[in-house]
Amino acid sequence: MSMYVAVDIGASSGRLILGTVAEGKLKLEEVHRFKNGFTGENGHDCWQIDHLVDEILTGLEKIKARGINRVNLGIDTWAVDYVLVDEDGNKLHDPIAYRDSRTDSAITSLTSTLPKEYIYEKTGIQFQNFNTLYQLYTEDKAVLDKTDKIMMIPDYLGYILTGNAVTEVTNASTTQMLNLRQGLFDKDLMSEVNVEADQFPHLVEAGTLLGAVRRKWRKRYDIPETDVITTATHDTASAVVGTPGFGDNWAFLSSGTWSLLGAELNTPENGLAAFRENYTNEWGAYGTYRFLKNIMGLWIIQRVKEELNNQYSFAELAALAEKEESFKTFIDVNDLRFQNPENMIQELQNYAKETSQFVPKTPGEIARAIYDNLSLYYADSVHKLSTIIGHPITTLNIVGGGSNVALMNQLTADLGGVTVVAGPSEATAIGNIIVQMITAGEIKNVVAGRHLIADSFDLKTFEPQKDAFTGILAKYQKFLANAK
Ligand SMILES: Nc1ncnc2c1ncn2[C@@H]1O[C@H](COP(=O)(O)OP(=O)(O)OP(=O)(O)O)[C@@H](O)[C@H]1O
Ligand SMILES: C[C@H](O)[C@H](O)[C@@H](O)C(=O)CO
Ligand SMILES: [Mg+2]
Repeated sequence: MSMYVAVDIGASSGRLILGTVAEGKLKLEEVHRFKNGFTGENGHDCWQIDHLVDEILTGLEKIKARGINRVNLGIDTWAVDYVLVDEDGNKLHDPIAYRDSRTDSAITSLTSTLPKEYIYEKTGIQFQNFNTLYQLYTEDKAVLDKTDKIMMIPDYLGYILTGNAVTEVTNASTTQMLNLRQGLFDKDLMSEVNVEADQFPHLVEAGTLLGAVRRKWRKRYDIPETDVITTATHDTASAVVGTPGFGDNWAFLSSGTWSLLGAELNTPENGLAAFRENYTNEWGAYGTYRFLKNIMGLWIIQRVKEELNNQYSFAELAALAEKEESFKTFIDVNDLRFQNPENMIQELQNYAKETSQFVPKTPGEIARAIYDNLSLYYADSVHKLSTIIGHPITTLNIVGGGSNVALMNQLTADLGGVTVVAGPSEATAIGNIIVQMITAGEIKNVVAGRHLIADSFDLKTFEPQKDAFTGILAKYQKFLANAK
């Protein structure tokens, strides 16, 4: 019986989860959890990448301490960010975080010479100012000259552990530099940002064997024999694999720091409607496409929780929100002002004042405003998604930490008129493990993996309550249209 370790590192937290199949069910155990986050370094927001390597090895030590001497391991993280590696294989500096202000005006500048339509036709990827394309566009040319390899975060972590460098396609697609038709890095976009073809390691599909963790680490840390498999290294790609959706009329909502709402397609959809609504075609595992929209997500409540000095847990904030009246304030949660403001509570209150609405003040009122408007945005996005892909969506599978918020699950079901199936909250780690199990030949494919997930975890269903909040979504859609 093989043991699988998912290293799942999100923007807010990381974890090592041990998975194995027993009595026909996937059994998970979180063996190590650690905080993640960026810190100021040389005038930029940077990730502490060496700390992440140490946390992975510390987690493996805990596994060894349980008497487990051999594991498979897959690493998934957030998207778009990268490490610049010199000819000696050493990082030039800590990776700069995607919320750093250096790319605030990069899209405007780059697309003044390269039209957005041209880029979207090639890549089908959404315009987010932090995409790798725009980060590289802002890089100092002298720094790029010293760069031998550009490694995406999970690929870099795999490289440090095994010595082998690859670029896994699900995360590579988030760069907005992969050409949909060629299946390769697009030469025109590469030259636009002064990057040469061989500066990215070769592309591999999710599920590719990367190699064994190097002896040097086994001498410094008491860890099991570990074979690293390049899983679906973009955390959202792993989350989609780990989402127990079936048939043709389901959509996913990976609800964590970001809310990623979309559908799994077999061919990309990069037409005019998708372009206008800024939907993206991130590559999925096994030749699929994750046609989705980035929604600001629980980042907003994460910042509010910190600004309240963490005196409330997320569960307590959700409970406080339950007690409040609904829909007292409309907010365009995807407004860029919420991407990384100095003070999120202040930003939310200023927004309410500027739009002549009720100003939420208490923790419960603020949390309610956030959950109400995320739910409204989800409902609107489900309708837009269904229109663009041309078929109805009857079920929305909500996974990730946000699936614990019953208030949002019910509001989204009511407002969207869809059945919400909530869970598993650790879908990302589960999907990471499913890909490893497919590579190891322990399960046949993703569909078999999703049936195993449905049989193994407690999923909660939220049916839309008839006539609940009639007209509210239409009012919100009008508010959004006027807010643009
Ligand atoms: N019991 C709970 N009640 C309310 N909210 C919760 C609960 N548990 C988790 N959350 C929400 O889930 C979020 C974390 O989700 P998740 O663990 O999927 O994110 P992550 O993996 O750490 O980060 P990323 O989204 O970058 O991958 C928290 O910020 C919080 O808002
Ligand atoms: C920038 C984000 O990481 C990315 O858009 C999102 O897909 C993600 O990775 C959420 O964890
Ligand atoms: Mg996550």
